[in-house]
Amino acid sequence: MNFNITSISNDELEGKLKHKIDNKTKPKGALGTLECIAKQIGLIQNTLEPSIQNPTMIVFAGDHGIAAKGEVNPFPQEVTSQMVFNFLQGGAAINTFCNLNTMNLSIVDAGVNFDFKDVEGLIDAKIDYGTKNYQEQPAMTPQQLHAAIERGSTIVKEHQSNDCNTIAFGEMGIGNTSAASLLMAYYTGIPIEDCIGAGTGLQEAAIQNKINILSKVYNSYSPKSAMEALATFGGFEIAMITGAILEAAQLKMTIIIDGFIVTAALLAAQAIHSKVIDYCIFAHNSGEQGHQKMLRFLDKVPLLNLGLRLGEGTGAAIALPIIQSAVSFLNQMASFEDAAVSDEVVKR
Ligand SMILES: Cc1cc2ncn([C@H]3O[C@H](COP(=O)(O)O)[C@@H](O)[C@H]3O)c2cc1C
Ligand SMILES: O=C(O)c1cccnc1
Repeated sequence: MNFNITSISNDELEGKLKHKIDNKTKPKGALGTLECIAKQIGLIQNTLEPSIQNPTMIVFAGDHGIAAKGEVNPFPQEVTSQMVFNFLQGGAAINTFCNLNTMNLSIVDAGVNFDFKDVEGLIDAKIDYGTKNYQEQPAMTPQQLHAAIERGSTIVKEHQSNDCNTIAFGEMGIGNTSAASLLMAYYTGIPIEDCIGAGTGLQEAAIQNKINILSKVYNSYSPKSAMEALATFGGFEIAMITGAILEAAQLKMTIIIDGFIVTAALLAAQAIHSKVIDYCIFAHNSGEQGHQKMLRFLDKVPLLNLGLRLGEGTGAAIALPIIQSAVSFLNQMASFEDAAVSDEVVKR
């Protein structure tokens, strides 16, 4: 479980990237955030000519013990397995955006409460048929947590060995905004009640009930480590994404971070290995209220603010063309010398 993740910081290369960007035929800084992304990806890939190869979205699905009772989630637990079939049939939002942006899409059973047998196209990484209900006991055992991290890591390694250097993660798991809120409170220190939101559409009174239930859960545990917190609150899909993020950073891949749930997995990864953040680009600001606070905690500004509150990796898939735009201007745009354009600023 040892990941070797190095900082991307490199003053010499950063200076050269800045020089290359500043010499493009445009006023200095005129490509705004694209310039920051171009520099970041150059540093990640340790080159002045980065590329985006086989961009891939991996959606991890898993069920949550607490969701069987329907107290914190408006939709029933069965929707998780039903949505897995929808992903496999190409009918979900994430299918549409991946098709549109030519992003490979893999669907993983991390721990859904359904026996898929050998259904075609689904990667079987099942840890169990859903986590335990943390109202009664920790969501998973330490062994299950290790297995989840290991499987997330292995799946990323396979994609990287197939020439993928840019990766994003999505999730499906009814009840997983509750797990993400509990993890957020632990890793950020923000009071639990400020980490909880509407999820898939709870109304005011139901949100208050979710706050009461999850505050009681949060106060009944005192995890001693980042790993113990992840095992306590789960879920399998979140832990697998944590392993996947750690592996992707170790392999120096560019990681596009989606919404509230994926950022909770990143908070766990960052608590395990702080340098992981260097490899991340933040796609969007989710409509789930806690997400803004997570981004503020991480001191990151996301690319988009579209009010998406879906998950599945949708925000990350939508952000891909922006990231590709950054790499394409760095590689293809002419410099002042190439195009014989004067770069002198007229002084009046
Ligand atoms: C039809 C449907 C499709 C979804 N796709 C993603 N989610 C999102 O909603 C769930 C989390 O919200 P909560 O904690 O309130 O259950 C996750 O599965 C998440 O991916 C969906 C939810 C539904 C109902
Ligand atoms: O931002 C997310 O990831 C999100 C928000 C609400 C419901 N499901 C996911």
